[in-house]
Amino acid sequence: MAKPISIQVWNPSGKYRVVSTKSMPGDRWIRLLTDQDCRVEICTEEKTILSVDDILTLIGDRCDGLTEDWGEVLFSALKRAGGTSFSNMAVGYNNVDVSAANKYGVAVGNTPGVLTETTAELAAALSLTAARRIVEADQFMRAGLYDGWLPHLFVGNLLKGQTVGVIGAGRIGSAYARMMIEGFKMNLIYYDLYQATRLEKFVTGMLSSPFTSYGQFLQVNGEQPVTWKRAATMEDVLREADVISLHPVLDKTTYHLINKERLGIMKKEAVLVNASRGPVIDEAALVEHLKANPMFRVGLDVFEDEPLMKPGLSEQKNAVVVPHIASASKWTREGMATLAALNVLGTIKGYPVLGDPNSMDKFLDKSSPVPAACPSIVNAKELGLQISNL
Ligand SMILES: NC(=O)C1=CN([C@@H]2O[C@H](COP(=O)(O)OP(=O)(O)OC[C@H]3O[C@@H](n4cnc5c(N)ncnc54)[C@H](O)[C@@H]3O)[C@@H](O)[C@H]2O)C=CC1
Ligand SMILES: O=C(O)C(=O)CO
Repeated sequence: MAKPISIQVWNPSGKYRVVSTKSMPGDRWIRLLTDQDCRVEICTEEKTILSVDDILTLIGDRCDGLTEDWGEVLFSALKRAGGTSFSNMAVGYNNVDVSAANKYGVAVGNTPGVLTETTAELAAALSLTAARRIVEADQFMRAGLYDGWLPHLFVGNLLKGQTVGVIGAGRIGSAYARMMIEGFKMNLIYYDLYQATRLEKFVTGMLSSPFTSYGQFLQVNGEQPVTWKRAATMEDVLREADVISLHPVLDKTTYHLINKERLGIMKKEAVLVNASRGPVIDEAALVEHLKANPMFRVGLDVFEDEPLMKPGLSEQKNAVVVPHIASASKWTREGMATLAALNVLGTIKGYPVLGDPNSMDKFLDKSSPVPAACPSIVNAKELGLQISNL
């Protein structure tokens, strides 16, 4: 007999049953569902990660849509319960076996765009925190060890005029690059499978122009213009950059992208930031590199065996570590909840899927009616769902 799971229920008599494995910030997402005749069940269990059995219990024998870690067992159970819709409250969906969802005809939603700046800001914060040894200095003060200014006390890295490297110059990687260029007048080198044309134009204006849009601004103000470079190989970024931030998706091409060999070609005093997914870095190799190179620093928001860190990482003073909070701003998390709910609602209602995952604003604007569409369904094409050109 399955152990009962504690839940909070909204609109108990709703026609459609929607289950959320986590309480999510804000209440707009709940109202959007209950206003459309949904019964909303929110899991209120204390533990952070639910077991498969917990989720099977939550699904029960009739369910229309929900959010968590997903494959054959859960999608088949969701399907048996009459479910047609699932949404990640995240833009990354490496935790979802989309082929299993396709097999059972379940739409897989995600939440792109709403978290771009929030995540990029955290990556920029980790860059600065690591470069200037802020956590070490804070702990030093709190330990009562400060007894006056010293020339060598917590000396770190200057960012201005240095080179920022981005691996994965998509939405978040490009937003991060712009922040580091604008904020610290850094020169950019990036590596991606695709050309980041918009990012390049931000730095240098029209590609044929000898001046740069931002660089031109600097130049007319008597400052050194910033530059960009698209690296032919990832190694070029690792070799040339002083600060490197990782923003690729996690898939088989990016698993352990940063390994012992690639750590070895980075500058001895470089800063490496990861706010993408933990397995993009071989974390055991990183721990050894941090031990052997005390001037090399990292800022990590994600970890290979999350929620655990590899042995030795937490002892490293040249590592700044935070618990997967890159998208944790109030506005963003409420927006992610709204998009996840609208993905589920839209599928239940048979709405078309928005064709452009970079235009989520129309779903987030509280002053205008919510479009009758699904914000982002990653397997829309495979399921033959109608695409909307809203
Ligand atoms: N720590 C956190 O809380 C958050 C983490 N993320 C992670 O960040 C990732 C990126 O999010 P977005 O920027 O919105 O996605 P995006 O799809 O806009 O950008 C990903 C970029 O990675 C590039 N890429 C893919 N394979 C590559 C490879 N082998 N080498 C180099 N580049 C490669 C793609 O071409 C694309 O430009 C998400 O998939 C997610 O895993 C996103 C939000 C919050
Ligand atoms: O959006 C994502 O991919 C996350 O990791 C959660 O913010």
